[in-house]
Amino acid sequence: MTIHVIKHPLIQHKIGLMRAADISTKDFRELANELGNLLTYEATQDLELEDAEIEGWNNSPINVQRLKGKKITIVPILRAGLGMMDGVLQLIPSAKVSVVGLYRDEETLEPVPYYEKFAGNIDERMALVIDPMLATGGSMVATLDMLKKHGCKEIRILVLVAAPEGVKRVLKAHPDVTIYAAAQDERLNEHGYILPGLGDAGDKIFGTK
Ligand SMILES: O=P(O)(O)OC[C@H]1O[C@H](OP(=O)(O)OP(=O)(O)O)[C@H](O)[C@@H]1O
Ligand SMILES: O=c1cc[nH]c(=O)[nH]1
Ligand SMILES: [Mg+2]
Repeated sequence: MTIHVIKHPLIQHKIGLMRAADISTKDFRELANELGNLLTYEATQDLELEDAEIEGWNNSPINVQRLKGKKITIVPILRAGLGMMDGVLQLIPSAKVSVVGLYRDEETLEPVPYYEKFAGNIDERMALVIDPMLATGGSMVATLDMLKKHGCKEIRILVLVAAPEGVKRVLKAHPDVTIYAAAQDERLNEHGYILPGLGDAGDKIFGTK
């Protein structure tokens, strides 16, 4: 479908903070989760509601609205996707989690799969795929291929920073998905890193460099 770059001031402020060269692991982690939370709020704006009657505080029935049983699975792409997961789960605490393990080969930039474990009845669930970085798009396309192979029909993608090259590749391979991003940056460098970008998000979240 399309990409929505969310211009909300809190989102723009927080993604700006994440770009600082000297950001600590603690701050990077906290901001990744906060942005995961805010992007979830945006990406779930159109979830269906239903009317319900409950007993109110003074023992009389009142009419309320509640989510219409939409089943959701959150799909973090290992490792870096885990860095957004707590923020997403704060808003959708009963969501099932499906995990996809992929790393990008540094030479070819192609995704190398090493793990997958999907929630039950995934064909009945809306998938929210989370990964801070959408660079060449290889990891995301591989994840969407896996989800669709398991019958998943409705997929939304939450990323912190997207490169135009990756957005184009994902929407070409999977035109039915919607991408929600805090930023769409300028381009990829010769090593497949996003410019200006965030650097290596996995390393920053896990403190491995
Ligand atoms: O769009 P692509 O070109 O595929 O690149 C994006 C992928 O690269 C990063 O993961 P990485 O492979 O570094 O693994 P990690 O999360 O374990 O650090 C990032 O978190 C994405 O999953
Ligand atoms: O810019 C990039 C590209 C891929 N993976 C990252 O962590 N950062
Ligand atoms: Mg990854």
